[in-house]
Amino acid sequence: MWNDDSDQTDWAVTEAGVAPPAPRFLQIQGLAKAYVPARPVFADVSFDIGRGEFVCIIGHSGCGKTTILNVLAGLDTASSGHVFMDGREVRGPGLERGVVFQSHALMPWLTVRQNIAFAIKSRWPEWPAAKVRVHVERFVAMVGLMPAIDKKPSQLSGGMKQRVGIARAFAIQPKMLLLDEPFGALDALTRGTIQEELMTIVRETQQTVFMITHDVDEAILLADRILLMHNGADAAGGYRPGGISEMVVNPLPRDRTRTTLHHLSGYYPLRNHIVDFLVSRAHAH
Ligand SMILES: Nc1ncnc2c1ncn2[C@@H]1O[C@H](COP(=O)(O)OP(=O)(O)OP(=O)(O)O)[C@@H](O)[C@H]1O
Repeated sequence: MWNDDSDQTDWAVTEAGVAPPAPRFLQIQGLAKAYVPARPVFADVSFDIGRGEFVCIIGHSGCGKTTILNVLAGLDTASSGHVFMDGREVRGPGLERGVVFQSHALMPWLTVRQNIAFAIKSRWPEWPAAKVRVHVERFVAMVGLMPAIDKKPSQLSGGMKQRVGIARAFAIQPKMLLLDEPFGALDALTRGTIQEELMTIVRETQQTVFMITHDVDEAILLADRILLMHNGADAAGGYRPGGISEMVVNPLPRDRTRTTLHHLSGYYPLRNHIVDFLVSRAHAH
């Protein structure tokens, strides 16, 4: 569990059994990105993410999902609009946001232990070596990689490397985890295992997550809410930029698992709604 009390979610159920509304931890206001001024990739993108919430974004290739994630990470700038995290405007990258990309960006000359220790030492330069070691091992154990802790990335499978990336992102205890198709390159079996690991860790740590995926079932399994994003396109009235069409609330119980998901009532209507969007509305206006 997290040590940092300031990062804890307020999503506890009250004595009356009613969950209070999640605070507006991340606020995205009127975001637009244009490489060609007359044809912005997307415009008017506004949404909030509550503390401890897991939000997925789904849309066809090129609609701008990675661009939005990069703006949230502070790795890219928007043409207009604002991003606030915990009341402060995001103006550049920071260790309070952990990013995991599809290609696990590990340093090939360092072992798993050293890769994660490097991130921890950047975050807490004052920590003594023994404290760093305990912290590294805690997060390596969390993703089940203790047997491989002293191996280099070249000695690991793709799934193992991706777990190292996830452990590293968690180890710096970010206020927000940003995941860009983190399981995209994995085979179905490994993907399923890591999805469940991620779900367990996120639930235990009440981590706030924004994740891009192309996999509808992955979004339904993991997300509390799913943003459906349409592409920019030429329409009868002229060019219409891409944007968020809908924010779908996942009504399924939070203790859902991969194996029970498709038995839950509400699963098929939700899945059909998202697939219908992708098939018939994500490109049309
Ligand atoms: N540096 C750039 N210069 C010009 N156009 C760019 C640049 N970077 C991205 N784009 C364009 O912006 C659009 C959005 O790209 P982005 O990668 O955000 O989409 P995406 O929804 O994440 O796509 P995918 O699902 O394929 O990863 C694309 O049409 C892309 O070609």
